Amino acid sequence: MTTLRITGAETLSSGHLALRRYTVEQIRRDGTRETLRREVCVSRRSVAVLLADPARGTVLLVRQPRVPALVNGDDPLLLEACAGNIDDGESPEAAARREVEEETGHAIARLRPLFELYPSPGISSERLCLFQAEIGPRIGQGGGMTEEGEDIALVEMPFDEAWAMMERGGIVDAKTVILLQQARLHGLAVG
Ligand SMILES: Nc1nc2c(ncn2[C@@H]2O[C@H](COP(=O)(O)OP(=O)(O)O[C@H]3O[C@H](CO)[C@@H](O)[C@H](O)[C@@H]3O)[C@@H](O)[C@H]2O)c(=O)[nH]1
Ligand SMILES: [Mg+2]
Repeated sequence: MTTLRITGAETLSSGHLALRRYTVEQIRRDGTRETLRREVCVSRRSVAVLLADPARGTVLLVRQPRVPALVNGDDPLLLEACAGNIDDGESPEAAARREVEEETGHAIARLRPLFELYPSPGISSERLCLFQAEIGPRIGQGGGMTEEGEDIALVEMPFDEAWAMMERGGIVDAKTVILLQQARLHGLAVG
């Protein structure tokens, strides 16, 4: 079996994101040793939440501008499930409730943890905790943190419409596609 051991690290950039270059000793399956250098975007854990209203058969998504899509020459306004980074000392469940309130203005009535994923394991250490939630009462304004430049619009639509949009390529955010597929398999209601 291949084994890896980190033997060194240097920080290349440490702004909003940290980019580090690691030196890694690899022992290959055939027993030979080699030294690798790998740049890694060192990320916090994060959460993503599919918010649904099972009685109405709808999902509540957020539409927000994403600069990486713009860099590719794509439409930067992506339709996504609510998501964000977990703060230091915060539980994934608390982060899910905080992000949903910040971005949509809603409380969560019921929350179900699904599973964790590495969304981009070749380049980022981010671990993403996925949740499905039933939407609760409106308790705030939503729209994201204005001081962080967030400008988030809420989009509620029937689940079937979101599904059809995804199949046409109109929902291109990976975590959102995975969450819609889970909801298709197991339904919109939470436990
Ligand atoms: N990328 C980036 N974002 C920045 C920067 N400076 C400020 N921000 C802002 O920091 C905020 C972070 O908001 P969150 O809600 O915590 O995260 P997110 O941007 O929604 O990202 C979530 O989804 C991503 C994948 O879709 C995840 O990769 C990410 O970890 C997180 O889960 C965003 O408004 C973003 O615009 C910067 O230099 N780079
Ligand atoms: Mg967010």
